[in-house]
Amino acid sequence: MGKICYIMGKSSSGKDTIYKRLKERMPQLKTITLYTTRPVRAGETDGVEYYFVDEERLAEMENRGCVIELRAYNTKCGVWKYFTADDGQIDLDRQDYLVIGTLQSYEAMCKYFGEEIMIPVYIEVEDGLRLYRALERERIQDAPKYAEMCRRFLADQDDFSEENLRKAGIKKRFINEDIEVCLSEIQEYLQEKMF
Ligand SMILES: Nc1ncnc2c1ncn2[C@@H]1O[C@H](COP(=O)(O)OP(=O)(O)OP(=O)(O)O)[C@@H](O)[C@H]1O
Repeated sequence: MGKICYIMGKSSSGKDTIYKRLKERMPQLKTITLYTTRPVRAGETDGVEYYFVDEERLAEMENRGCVIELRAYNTKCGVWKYFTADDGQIDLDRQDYLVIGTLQSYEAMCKYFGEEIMIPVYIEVEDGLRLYRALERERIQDAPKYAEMCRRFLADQDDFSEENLRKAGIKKRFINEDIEVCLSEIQEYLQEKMF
């Protein structure tokens, strides 16, 4: 039976960086394309970054029971939903997968597929350093959104509280101080868990 390696962590913990680097290091892990109801942006292609669908299509998929997990965000442009669907992309008889998500989506995946096939990879960075990296990343944007950066920093304190981590059964933590050390630790751990 295949496994789903699930990358999680607070904002600016380095999830995205680690996800991209792990994909290169472990090309045998397949990735999953999420769905979204947000409008397609310039340069994006349907089926590459996301599958872009409307509310009607989402409702139809929900009725068929193939929405595994869904997150809704109240943005300035309305409510945007992101979701994972059981649409044939995930074939655990043949493949292992690499997925990035939230603690809530991890729990929903555990419920849907069973905890035994999930391998949680929780990335941690000391708060001061994490905030510093968040600020550095924001400062080089064309239009830095510092308030949003702070909102996410604070929201993650609650979302990834020690109590929530305990409830989700997250025990192991990977410290992302030195990216190369962190990547090697994760790769070794995943190889051990998968084979
Ligand atoms: N080990 C590291 N050392 C130095 N900088 C790092 C390290 N890991 C990640 N970074 C940098 O920290 C910033 C945040 O990383 P990244 O965008 O991967 O985090 P994230 O967890 O995906 O954040 P978010 O959830 O907010 O999108 C980026 O600018 C990235 O280049």
